[in-house]
Amino acid sequence: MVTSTSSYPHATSPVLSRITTPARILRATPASYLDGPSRRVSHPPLDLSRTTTTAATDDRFQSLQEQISNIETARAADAARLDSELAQERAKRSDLQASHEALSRELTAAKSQELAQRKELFLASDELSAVRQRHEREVSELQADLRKKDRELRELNEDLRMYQGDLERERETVKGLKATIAQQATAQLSLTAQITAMQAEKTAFQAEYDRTAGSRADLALQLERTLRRCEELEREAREGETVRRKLHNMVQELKGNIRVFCRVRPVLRSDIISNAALVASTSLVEEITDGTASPDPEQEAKMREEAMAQLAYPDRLDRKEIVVCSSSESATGQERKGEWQFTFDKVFEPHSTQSEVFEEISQLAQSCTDGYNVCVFAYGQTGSGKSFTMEGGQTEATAGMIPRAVEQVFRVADELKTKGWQYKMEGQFLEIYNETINDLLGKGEFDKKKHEIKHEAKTGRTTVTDVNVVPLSSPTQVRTLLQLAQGRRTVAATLMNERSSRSHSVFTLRIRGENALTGESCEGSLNLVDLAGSERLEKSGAASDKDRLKETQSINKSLSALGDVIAALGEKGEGKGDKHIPYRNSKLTYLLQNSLSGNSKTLMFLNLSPLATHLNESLCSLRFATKVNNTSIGTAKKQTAKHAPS
Ligand SMILES: Nc1ncnc2c1ncn2[C@@H]1O[C@H](COP(=O)(O)OP(=O)(O)OP(=O)(O)O)[C@@H](O)[C@H]1O
Repeated sequence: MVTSTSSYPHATSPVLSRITTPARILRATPASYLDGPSRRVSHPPLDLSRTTTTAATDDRFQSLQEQISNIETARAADAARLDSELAQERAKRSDLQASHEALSRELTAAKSQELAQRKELFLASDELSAVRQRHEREVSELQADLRKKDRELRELNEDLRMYQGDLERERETVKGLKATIAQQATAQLSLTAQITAMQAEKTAFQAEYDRTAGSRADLALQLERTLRRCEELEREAREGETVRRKLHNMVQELKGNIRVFCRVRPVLRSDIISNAALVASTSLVEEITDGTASPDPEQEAKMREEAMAQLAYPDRLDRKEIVVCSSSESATGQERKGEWQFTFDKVFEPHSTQSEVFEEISQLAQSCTDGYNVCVFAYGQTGSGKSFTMEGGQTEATAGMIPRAVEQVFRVADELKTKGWQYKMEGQFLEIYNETINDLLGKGEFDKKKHEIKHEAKTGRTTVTDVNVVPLSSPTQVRTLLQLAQGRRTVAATLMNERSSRSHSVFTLRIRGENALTGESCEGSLNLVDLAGSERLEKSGAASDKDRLKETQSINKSLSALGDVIAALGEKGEGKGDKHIPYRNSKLTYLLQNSLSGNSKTLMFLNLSPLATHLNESLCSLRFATKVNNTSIGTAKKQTAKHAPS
């Protein structure tokens, strides 16, 4: 191979260095020689001594020329030698190139051979790995097979052990059975003896039974007769119930007037405390209120006594009377005593429960399934227990008249299904606040719609425009609706009751029934009204508050309109001609027109506070209720129709 240094041998060759040395000399020498004469030409002074110097210089020049020709000769010899050396070098180089090419060819051949061998090697290694994989697969299959065989062997060993155990047990059992058979054989012998004795006994009993069979047939006959009598009595009882219902309705119809139930609520703990605040030491009251002290039972009984009005219930049998007593001091210091007796259809004492009260009105509530318009309203001053009576508390025991009446109507409607009656019920819940009707079952926060009351002369049905009338399917649904409505009621604080309701609420359940068997149909309604507090203006503490004043004035207006309507109905009932009934004087009376007129059954709850401080209000309420109770508004009429049975 020829390297780059060997391609240029002259650069470092001793031949070249020998050539360059005289050349250098040559370049230096003529230059210095030329420099010398030129300087001498421009500056030297022309004198005689100069002639000698020129001859010496010529000699020197000549010797130099000789030297140059010598050098030239040597140089030519060198050049010839160099040429031959160069030719040799070139020959060497071409040899080297030839051998390089031969080697390159050999290398290429060796490379392609190596490539071929590598390919063969790859193929061989692929084949080897395939063989190896096949071998591994076969080995693992053999191992799995071996494991399976091991497992089977273990299982077989297990089975063998189990069968050996079973065999042992069976042997034991057989041994036991053999012993039992031996015992049984002995027992069988004694049983056979017993059977023989019992058969003898049975023969004796059979003889006895044959003797009593005759009297048993007599007893069966008697039993059959008694059962028949029972059935007859049950039928009579059912018929009696129907007659009783009819008579009950007749009694109600004949009675004709608005019935009044008076209910006195119990004294509450809060009543005792607020009364004590008025009459007893304020420090004690404060301590009781903030929980730092509690009165002992004797003290509490005394405080209760002081808070209570003097109310008596002399009629223990029929529970129809209430007597109010009062004693006060006159201006002259003399004791002034007063006693007022009132009689109503029923008087409920403070301890009366919701279910006791409902028992008295349940028949009335039921009448609406027979096609009557029924109206129950609660009247009384704020805090006297109207809402408690009508709506009641959250528990089963404290549920008021509305949920109980609704439940009763649903129950009766369900029972009447067996007699072919199918009922559809719907409900609405309205509030009259400041002589405006609000839909308590409406959607938004507050009802902004204007509602109008309409009476259908033909059907006697009362409707209110733009209110939600909800189809009712279960008492639970009604309870949910009542809760929804309760949340929307307008509640404002007054001095009388911290959660005082300042509006009238009217819940209406309309029920339509059809009897596919008899072709009858009927339509009734149940109106349950919780009136706003009836207290007079100065008591409500409203006089100083403009809004409260307006509320109280509208409440009083509608309640006195109610009184006027009842009075007018009374006069009409006494046969005083075509007396005008001022239903339109208030929204309340106009809404209840069809439930107050002679076509309906009306009941008023007079709710009374038991407190001495409310005695004057209670007397006003009692007088109003007496007027109502003495009013005869005619006979209730059932709204029925007869159509062809489907
Ligand atoms: N029979 C009762 N048994 C127990 N608590 C009663 C009874 N009657 C009323 N209360 C209680 O007396 C308080 C006042 O009753 P309620 O709110 O029903 O009076 P109201 O006449 O409806 O008053 P308002 O006119 O403000 O609605 C309530 O705390 C209520 O729970």
